[in-house]
Amino acid sequence: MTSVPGPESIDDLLDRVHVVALPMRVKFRGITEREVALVEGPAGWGEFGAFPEYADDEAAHWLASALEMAWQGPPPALRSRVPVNATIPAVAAGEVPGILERFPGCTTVKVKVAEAGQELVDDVARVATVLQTRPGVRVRVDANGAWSVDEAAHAVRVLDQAVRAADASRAPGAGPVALDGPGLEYVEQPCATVDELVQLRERLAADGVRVDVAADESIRRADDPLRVIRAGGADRAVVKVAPLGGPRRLLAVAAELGVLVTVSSALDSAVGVSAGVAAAAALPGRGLPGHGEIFDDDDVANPTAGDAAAHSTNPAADPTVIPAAGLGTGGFFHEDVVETGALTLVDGHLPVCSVVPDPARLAGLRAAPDRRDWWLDRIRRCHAQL
Ligand SMILES: O=C(O)CCC(=O)C1=CC=C[C@@H](O)[C@@H]1C(=O)O
Ligand SMILES: [Mg+2]
Repeated sequence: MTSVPGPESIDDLLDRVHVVALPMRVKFRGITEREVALVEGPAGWGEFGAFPEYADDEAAHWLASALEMAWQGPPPALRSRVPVNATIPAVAAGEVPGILERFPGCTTVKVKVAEAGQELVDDVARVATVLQTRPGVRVRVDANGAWSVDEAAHAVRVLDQAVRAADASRAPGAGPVALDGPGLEYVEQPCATVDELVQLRERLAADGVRVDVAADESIRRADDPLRVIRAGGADRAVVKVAPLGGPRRLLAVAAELGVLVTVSSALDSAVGVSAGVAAAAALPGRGLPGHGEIFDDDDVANPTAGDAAAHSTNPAADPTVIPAAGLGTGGFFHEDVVETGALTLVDGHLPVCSVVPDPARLAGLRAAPDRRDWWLDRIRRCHAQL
């Protein structure tokens, strides 16, 4: 990594680190407070937020991503805002409308399913409530690898039918469930292993269930992020900046994958989210099946917020569609590191802009001294692996 711009020394890096703890409004991924280490570099801010249980060799990729953003800045943008999906944690159906309010204008909704201790009926209720609250939205579900092949084959069929049924019930006189209408957009990481995903895709095809399978953990936690697609385990890919080692690596992986990719996040602060937005903004568009998001000319030509001049927009670039990105989880925090409004969802989109944390918030959200020490030690160890 010697040719890549970065800190002069580990001490130089550690001097630039701010460790924050962001309290959450809603439990997500089993946590109610998210700690991340933010790094101020010459090109901007980077975020190192590898989940605490990740070993150093895996966490080192996340550090590489933080250093890339802080010392190189974002890659050139092709568009000035990116479409974002609403994210519904594995909450009771009654909580869904309140959570959706935090995602104004989002026309795609990702629903967490297969939560330990819950049943398929809970997932169906959550999905049905999404469609009652926002009729016509596109729905994708994320099982985080929790289902066996049998469970997934059954659950995907049932959830797909639930979406089609909600769709049919909206159209006056539509009659029976419209099998050709839009069902689930995709199921994200239904099973844990690549072999299971391959089997599931074969099973879905044999059963006539036309729902795409998207790989998440099989890409972000794999030694070879291309394997799952090459093996026939997924139709689509979910890609995250930090686990892949930065926005430029994400773009290279996405190009090699050759399938539709959804850029998603890792319960990031606004700094981490801005890296995801930068990657999504630099992603060449591909045609989307069904009712995908279409960019207006405006999206391409006119940066809308913040220091957009820092990003070179290219009006001649492909202005077509990308899948809605999983970058909207900022609303899960009571407070973030940037001023309110600095990176806010407008009409279902996030603006492409550089974010600079507010010093008062960095101070107010500062993690406890022992936690800061824990993160600094971890950065030291991970840096030694780069
Ligand atoms: O993709 C989204 O809509 C939001 C991000 C998201 O779902 C995730 C963020 C962090 C950890 C993961 O468990 C989870 C995911 O599995 O995609
Ligand atoms: Mg996922």
